[in-house]
Amino acid sequence: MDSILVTGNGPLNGQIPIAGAKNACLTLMPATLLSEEPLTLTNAPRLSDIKTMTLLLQSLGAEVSSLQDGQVLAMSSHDLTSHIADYEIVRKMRASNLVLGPMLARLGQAVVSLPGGCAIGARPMDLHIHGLEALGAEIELKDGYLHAKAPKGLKGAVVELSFASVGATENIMMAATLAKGTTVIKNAAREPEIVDLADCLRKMGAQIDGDGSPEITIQGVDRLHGATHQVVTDRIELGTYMLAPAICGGEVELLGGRRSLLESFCEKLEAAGIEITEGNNSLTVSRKNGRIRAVDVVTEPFPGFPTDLQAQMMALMCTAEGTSMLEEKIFENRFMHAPELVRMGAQIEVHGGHATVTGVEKLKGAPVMATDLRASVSLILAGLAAEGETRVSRVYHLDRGYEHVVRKLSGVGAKIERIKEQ
Ligand SMILES: CC(=O)N[C@H]1[C@@H](OP(=O)(O)OP(=O)(O)OC[C@H]2O[C@@H](n3ccc(=O)[nH]c3=O)[C@H](O)[C@@H]2O)O[C@H](CO)[C@@H](O)[C@@H]1O
Ligand SMILES: C=C(OP(=O)(O)O)C(=O)O
Repeated sequence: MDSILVTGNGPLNGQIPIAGAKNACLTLMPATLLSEEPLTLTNAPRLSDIKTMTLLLQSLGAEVSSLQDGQVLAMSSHDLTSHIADYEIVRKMRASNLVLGPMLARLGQAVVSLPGGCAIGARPMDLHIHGLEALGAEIELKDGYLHAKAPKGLKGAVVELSFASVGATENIMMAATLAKGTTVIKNAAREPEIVDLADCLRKMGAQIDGDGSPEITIQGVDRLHGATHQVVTDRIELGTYMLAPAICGGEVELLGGRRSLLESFCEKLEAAGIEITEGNNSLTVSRKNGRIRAVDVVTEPFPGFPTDLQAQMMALMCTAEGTSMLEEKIFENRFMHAPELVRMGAQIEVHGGHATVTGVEKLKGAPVMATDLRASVSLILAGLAAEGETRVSRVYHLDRGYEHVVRKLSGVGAKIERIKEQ
């Protein structure tokens, strides 16, 4: 297994281009299953998760071609040959469950392996199931698979989510595009990836209103057609790289960055003493001399502080002046990076969903292990600011969500390399 070797070497300066969003692309790709006509996505990120979704769609009979070095995905679901999402693919990536709603709507049946729990939490699918059942689907769990059918087609309904789940909102929204009548999703997730999905579905002929608000209304149509859509900027990759100059000092321009994607995160960085300037199509982050201030963080659904930036923010707080409290409210087990940061000299105490971080002047490089995607990049950020060498192992987690991480960070002056395992 490859590892990443980082050596702390001072301020970072320059530009980093931000890719299209993993989490948007992973829901836009299954949308191809809703139509017989081609769907083309531009600005796709080059990630192992995208390859996994490609394999899953191909296993269902869809054609998926990766063009222009992976930045364009040309898909066609004209002839679907299967409605079974196999455990061997689904277990690799939870977002595989996003084929459920589209297959049910288009084919009237879907058999999708339950993904099971993962490192950051149990992540059940009850909200997806209840929402699709409200649209008339019959769903049962057999042999680890969800067997869903809607022999008479789906029918619009009011679905009230008890929690604003991103995945459940996406699955229900996609299914509702081809249902008969009107569907209203109450307490819907408001993440930018939901708005991006709705934009793409509208280009395909869907009638959707209210995306970005807690109430989304979908008027079902008989069929969707082909479209071309540009994947929205990855706000989590953006926030991650904004933290690089925040931790190391210097000034970095994040190309494609927009403040509206990350307002609550930007406010926390500013409270910590970081300067953020919005340009035409970029955000510039700079940290002048002196230590940053400790700030408290609570993760919440959008527009709150994103859980997917909590680990990286913790890395920043490790060297802040004072004590910060981080509260994780989305996933029950998302502090696995804390013991690894402690190996680098950080002072962190975890009690249930709370972590108390007391800033130290300097972290020290150490061998550390990535436990999940965002944990892995938080250790790289910490390593950039630490004295000496940090070797981050199990970087396959990183490959799920960060393209060309070595190229992007060395482009702004970081000392970072990938060590290939023989
Ligand atoms: C591919 C993708 O887009 N992944 C993102 C998506 O994941 P995902 O769509 O899985 O996240 P959800 O918003 O659904 O999950 C949030 C919380 O709701 C719970 N829950 C969810 C569904 C359900 O049926 N029952 C239930 O209890 C989950 O266990 C979790 O505790 O949103 C998360 C929250 O912003 C992000 O961290 C992930 O990066
Ligand atoms: C948790 C994440 O992804 P997923 O939902 O695909 O596991 C993430 O992107 O941080």
